[in-house]
This record gives sequence, structure tokens and C-alpha cells, in this order.
Amino acid sequence: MSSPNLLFSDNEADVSQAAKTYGITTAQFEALLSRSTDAKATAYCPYSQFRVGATILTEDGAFVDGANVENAAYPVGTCAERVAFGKAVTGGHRKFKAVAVATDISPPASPCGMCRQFIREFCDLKTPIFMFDKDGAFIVMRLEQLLPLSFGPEALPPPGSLTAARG
Ligand SMILES: O=c1ccn([C@H]2C[C@H](O)[C@@H](CO)O2)c(=O)[nH]1
Ligand SMILES: [Zn+2]
Repeated sequence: MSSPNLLFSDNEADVSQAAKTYGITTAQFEALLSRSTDAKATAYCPYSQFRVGATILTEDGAFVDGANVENAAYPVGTCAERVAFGKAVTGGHRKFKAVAVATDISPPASPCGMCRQFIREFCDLKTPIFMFDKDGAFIVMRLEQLLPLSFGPEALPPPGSLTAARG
């Protein structure tokens, strides 16, 4: 069932309101929408035919795109979000302002559980995740809403602090 109270349309009022609420510019919002929508075309998804595009806005204002990459051994395939974060992190980015995911369904798809946890490694809990349908209508939620009571890097002892003697 759709969630009309959560689904915004791509009109000027909703876009500027969302951009303001989530701390990005309307130009950045429009770039997240157009780039994640275009990224769907780069998906390799012969098995599901379900195209997903993802775009990440880095803290310094760069954009990194990804799409899902499937595999004949089905579980080996990778979601668009993890492809985009892999590219961003190996490109040297460590801080991010927003994440966008675009699909051709409405209401739009939301990141799977594995991707929510993957995002949690690199993003502040307040980070907005924009989920776009084919027409640019969108749902937006913060990471802490998509992944409540989450487990993250700060729960572990600092890397290198454990002694080798302890098994
Ligand atoms: O948020 C999502 C949901 C699904 N998929 C991919 C995985 C698979 O390739 C296809 C169908 O599940 O869509 C993503 O990339 N991101
Ligand atoms: Zn996923």
C-alpha cells in the first residue's frame, strides 16, 4: 500500500521545503534526483530487470553514483547503494551529506537492510535518504528512522586498542 502522507511530489514547494529541512540546496536536491535517475541506466540487472540508481552527496559537494550489479549466482549481486558507497570510499570520501536512491516503482523502493547497515558505517544518523520513484516523487527519511537502534563503529573499541594476548 502506498503511503500518501510520506510521498512528496517533485514540485517547487515540496522540493525547496525538503532541501531546507534536510540541509541541502535545491540545486543539490535536483542533482540527486537527476543523477540517481540517470544512474538506473547503468545497472547490470539481467535477472531481476529491476533497475536501481544511487547517488551520494559528499560533504565537500561532490556526487558519486552507482547502480545495482547482479550475478548469475544470485546472492552475489550487489545493490546500487553499496556500489556507490564503495566508489565514494575508495575515492577518498569519508563524510556525506545525503543519499539518493531511484527506482521505477511507486511508492519508491527503500534501501534493503544490508545497505542500511552499510550506509550506517559512513553516515551520521541524521543523514537524509531520498527515495525517488520514476516521476521524481519522493519519500525522505533520516538514517536513524530507516535503521533504529543501530549498531555502528563507535560501539567497538578503537582499532588497535586490543592486545594480541587476549584471544
Ligand atoms: O534498494 C535497493 C533494492 C534492490 N536493489 C537491487 C538488488 C537487485 O539487483 C534488484 C532486485 O532486488 O534490485 C538495489 O540495488 N537497491
Ligand atoms: Zn541493498
